[in-house]
Amino acid sequence: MISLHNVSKRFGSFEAIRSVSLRIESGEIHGIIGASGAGKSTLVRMMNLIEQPDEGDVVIDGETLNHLKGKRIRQIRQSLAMIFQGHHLLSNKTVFDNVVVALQLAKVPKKLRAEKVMESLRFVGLDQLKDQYPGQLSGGQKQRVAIARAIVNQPKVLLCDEPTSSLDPNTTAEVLEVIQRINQEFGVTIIIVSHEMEVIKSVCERVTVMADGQVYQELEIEPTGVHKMEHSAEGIIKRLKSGGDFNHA
Ligand SMILES: Nc1ncnc2c1ncn2[C@@H]1O[C@H](COP(=O)(O)OP(=O)(O)OP(=O)(O)O)[C@@H](O)[C@H]1O
Repeated sequence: MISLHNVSKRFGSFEAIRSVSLRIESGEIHGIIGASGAGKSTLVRMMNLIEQPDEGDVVIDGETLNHLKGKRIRQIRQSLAMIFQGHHLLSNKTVFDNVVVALQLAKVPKKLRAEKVMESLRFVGLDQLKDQYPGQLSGGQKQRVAIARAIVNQPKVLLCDEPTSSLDPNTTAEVLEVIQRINQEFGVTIIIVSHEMEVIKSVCERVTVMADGQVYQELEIEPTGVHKMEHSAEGIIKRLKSGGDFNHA
């Protein structure tokens, strides 16, 4: 379980996150939506301490991350994998070598690495392309390599920051299917940041709507529709139901 307690973050005098409290259950697929600049990326980057909060606590499975140091923080960080809009692959390395890097960084014994990499690549359907270079792959394939790299150390949580933003609708569906399978087969808690409601609605159970660095509301997504969890503004509900893009709404 991940919880944020009154977390704030400033960049200079600008308050990007203003006293946000949030709870994400283990095994959940949780969406974070909002317009550009709402603070979505900053919020997610505080969950694995890429960004340190100025105030408040980030608690994962009962441990307050921002109070931990040294080895323990490195261990916990390893259990929190992340993928981004850009796949961030190394262009001069093969698909296999891009994934094995994560195992090298985690100091996994050499003799175990090849099997783990191939298992991960098989999961995302790219084991046949292990010797290709990123430049030879499609956008969706590159993102799937990034996913294979993210899951190769068997994380407990996968943070996805706009994972499908630069992809076409078919490729988006393909990447979301892999993300959903990671949740279903391994019980990994998934957090997806997006400004596209269609993306969120297709995979998430709950969604946090961010506006101006604050939680605007929390909603539940069910087959019967989108339901507010707390007080809700009609405008937002309407926009969610019609499946909009928050950057162009
Ligand atoms: N390192 C930084 N230095 C200064 N300002 C920053 C920094 N990171 C983020 N910000 C500012 O904080 C605000 C929130 O940014 P953030 O990237 O979290 O928003 P977002 O909702 O993810 O937006 P987008 O969808 O455009 O990525 C923005 O106004 C942004 O300019």
